[in-house]
Amino acid sequence: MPAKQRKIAVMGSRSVGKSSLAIQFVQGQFVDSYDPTIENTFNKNLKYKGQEYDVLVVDTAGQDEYSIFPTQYSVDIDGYILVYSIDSEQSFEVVQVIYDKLIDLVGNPNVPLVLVGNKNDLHNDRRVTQDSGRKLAVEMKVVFLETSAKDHQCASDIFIKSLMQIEKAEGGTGDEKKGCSIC
Ligand SMILES: Nc1nc2c(ncn2[C@@H]2O[C@H](COP(=O)(O)OP(=O)(O)OP(=O)(O)O)[C@@H](O)[C@H]2O)c(=O)[nH]1
Repeated sequence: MPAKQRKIAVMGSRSVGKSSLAIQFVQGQFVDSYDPTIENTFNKNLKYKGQEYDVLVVDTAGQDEYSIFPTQYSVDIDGYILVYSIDSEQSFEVVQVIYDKLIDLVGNPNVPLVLVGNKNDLHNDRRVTQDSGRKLAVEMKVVFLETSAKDHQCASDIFIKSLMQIEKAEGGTGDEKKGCSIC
């Protein structure tokens, strides 16, 4: 079976950990320093459930509620990962704004999407409850995960979930695990 090419865009506010999640998934390391992204792409080949995937991760620039949705991310993307940080209410509001703009532009409310509450290792700084994340995911009808980019398995799970959402949208079986999981 040939490898399936998949393009996944990671979007969200500034500094929520988009690059850190992508780097943890692709390179298996956590980057402590902060270097704002303009746009980066990463390539990763992996095998899941007997299928080879050639994944292109598009790590996008941080947005705020007033940013115009970059139209290049409304075409030619198979799946989206929307990231907020559990220590920032503002980043949680921004994912909702990005979601609305995205659905508007893509014109498909069932676009493969995973909602991620990152930095869940920062217990004492939590500002967004797991319940709020879960509720938003139910409203959006998407998969929800809370994670930490410090954990390779957590970061990988996000991308696997995204691949499975894409499979499902294409008529495949997708993942048997639904709803929310906490890393
Ligand atoms: N404690 C903790 N820190 C994190 C986590 N993920 C990212 N960080 C830190 O948060 C800061 C920002 O991370 P980035 O990955 O650069 O964030 P980004 O969303 O790509 O930022 P922009 O490029 O500005 O959009 C860095 O100092 C990271 O080390 C996490 O899960 N836990």
